Amino acid sequence: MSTGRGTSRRGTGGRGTDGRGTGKVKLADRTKEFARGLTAALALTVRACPGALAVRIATVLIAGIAPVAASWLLKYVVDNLADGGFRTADLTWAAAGIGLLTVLLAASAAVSAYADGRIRRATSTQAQTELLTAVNRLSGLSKLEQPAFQNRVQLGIQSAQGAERLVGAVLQCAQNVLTLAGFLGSLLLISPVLTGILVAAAVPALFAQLANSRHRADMFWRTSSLARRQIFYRGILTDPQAAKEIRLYGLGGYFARRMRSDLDGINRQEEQLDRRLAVYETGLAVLGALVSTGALVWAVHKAASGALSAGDVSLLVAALAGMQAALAALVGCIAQGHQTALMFGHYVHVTQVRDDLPAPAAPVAPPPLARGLELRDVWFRYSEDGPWILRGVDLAVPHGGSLAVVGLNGAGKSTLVKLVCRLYDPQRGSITWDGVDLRDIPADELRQRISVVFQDPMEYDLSAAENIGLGDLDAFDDHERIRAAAADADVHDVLAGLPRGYDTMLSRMFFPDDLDDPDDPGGSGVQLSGGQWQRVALARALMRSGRDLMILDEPSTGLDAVAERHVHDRLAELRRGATSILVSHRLNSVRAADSIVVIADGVVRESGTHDELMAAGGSYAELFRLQAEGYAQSEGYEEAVR
Ligand SMILES: Nc1ncnc2c1ncn2[C@@H]1O[C@H](COP(=O)(O)OP(=O)(O)OP(=O)(O)O)[C@@H](O)[C@H]1O
Repeated sequence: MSTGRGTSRRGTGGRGTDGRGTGKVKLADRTKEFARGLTAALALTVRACPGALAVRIATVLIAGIAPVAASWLLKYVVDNLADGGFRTADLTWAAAGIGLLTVLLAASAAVSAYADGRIRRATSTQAQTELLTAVNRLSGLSKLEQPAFQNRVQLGIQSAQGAERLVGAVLQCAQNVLTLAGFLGSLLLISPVLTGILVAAAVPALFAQLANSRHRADMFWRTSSLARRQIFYRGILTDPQAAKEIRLYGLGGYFARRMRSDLDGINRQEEQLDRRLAVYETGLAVLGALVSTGALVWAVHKAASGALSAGDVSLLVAALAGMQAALAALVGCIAQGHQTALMFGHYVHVTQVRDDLPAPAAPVAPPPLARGLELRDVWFRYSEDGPWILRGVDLAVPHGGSLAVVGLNGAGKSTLVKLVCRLYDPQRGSITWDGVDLRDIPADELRQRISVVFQDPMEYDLSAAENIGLGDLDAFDDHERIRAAAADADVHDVLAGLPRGYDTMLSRMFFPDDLDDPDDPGGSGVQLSGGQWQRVALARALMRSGRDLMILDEPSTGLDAVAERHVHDRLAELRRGATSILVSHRLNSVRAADSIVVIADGVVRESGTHDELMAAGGSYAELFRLQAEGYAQSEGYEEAVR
């Protein structure tokens, strides 16, 4: 589904600015963050696929214990062969035991790969569903408009897909701990000192890897704005909607260069980190090799003097190799788990984000509008450091009355509409619905009572019927109502005439779900014109025409003169007796409203009926005169042409 014109125009915003670069977070907070991420990922896996997790735990036990058991059986075989006083049957059983363990190991590897696949699919689906559900639970827009929150969502989506990596890392750790404990126990029997040296040599590796994983998590956070922005550039470079401007203005190379520059920025930071990692890892690998070589030389020396048996040496060699491998894997998976858990913190943050509109302490279900809507001394700005857009707006829409809102570009008309829909709460003053403050009404219940056409409606990559049916999900399959709404919006003939009628996809991006043959020319969908899209959006809103309040924010933008006339007449009919707010720059279409307000400098500058405002000779009268003059000139031109 496309994000429609709104998103493609708006872009993705700038750098994260919540001042919470993870590099500055204290160790205690980081540990908490790590524990929170880990617990959330494990809980998610238990919710998503408990069966596969149980299978995976069983394979961990097998893979953790089998190598140690096999090396003890090997020691038994080697010692007996060296002594000479053995029973062939015993050695045969021991060898068969080693074989059985090998088979078990191989089988558990295959089963564990299968279980990992199931865990990956289930956790990824579950995590993405939970994350997007959480984002959708935000009833307002302010959180979604914060770049830092967008960064979080982006990293949350990435880390949601990696929940399985975290669980995998934990399981790998458990497996390696088991193997390591077994080999350490074996080595302790041979030489406690040697065991101590081997463990001590692993400690720097562990700390270095933990530091690296922390740096990597920090780096992802630092580069998240760049990462999001390059996705935006990629989007507009491939979006057919953006293609015309991109080509006409020759912007392709410019945006490609900006994308390249963002990618270079990310790569530089990754490169820096990788370089440091390479230096650490080389040093640590050399240290590990030196310790193993020293241990081997020591063991050979001891065996030559008779202090160790041949079986001891074989056990020591197996233990050294097994320990080295288990230690390296353990350190690696701790580091990966650490980094993934830190990243998973973003997912946890988003899924636990609090609603940006405070829930009412004592919610009131909005009654059917009987008295009207009232704004009293409403002040609003989009952010704490932003300018006031509304500075004390007072107005009223009585039940059954129509209010028209006019004003220059940027005056705050659409802002007012968004406040009435409770997409934001005003910072000061109140908006009341039959005397009940909107803050006391659950946003979703309020919106059930409102029908609205926004200035920048969505264009869904769905069929025509679906694009309209979305206006009222309860009537999604009610073809009669969909057609009636389309007729009211003057778009029925256009939609009925499409290759598959109302089932035609209004998109050139996707095929319809029921299409058997993708080569079917009728299945490829169509792209409507701007004015036709506007009418589809209007039809979507008209699916809710029985609601208590109808809001139309520039409903006729892009309509041709015939459609505009038709739509306005029909809307006027529908608005008759219904409570409505109409925002329009076409002053001719607002003159019939019961009341007209002019918004300027954040307040209601003028209000009254058309005749009253014209008689007052203020800015409304001036604007009306300017528009009328424009038409008069056109008429004069037409006459001249005639
Ligand atoms: N989401 C937002 N975040 C920050 N500022 C915003 C946001 N939306 C609008 N604004 C700002 O609020 C002011 C009023 O915008 P609004 O869209 O309400 O004006 P309008 O009267 O509807 O204008 P127009 O006639 O051009 O549609 C503008 O200065 C705009 O930049």
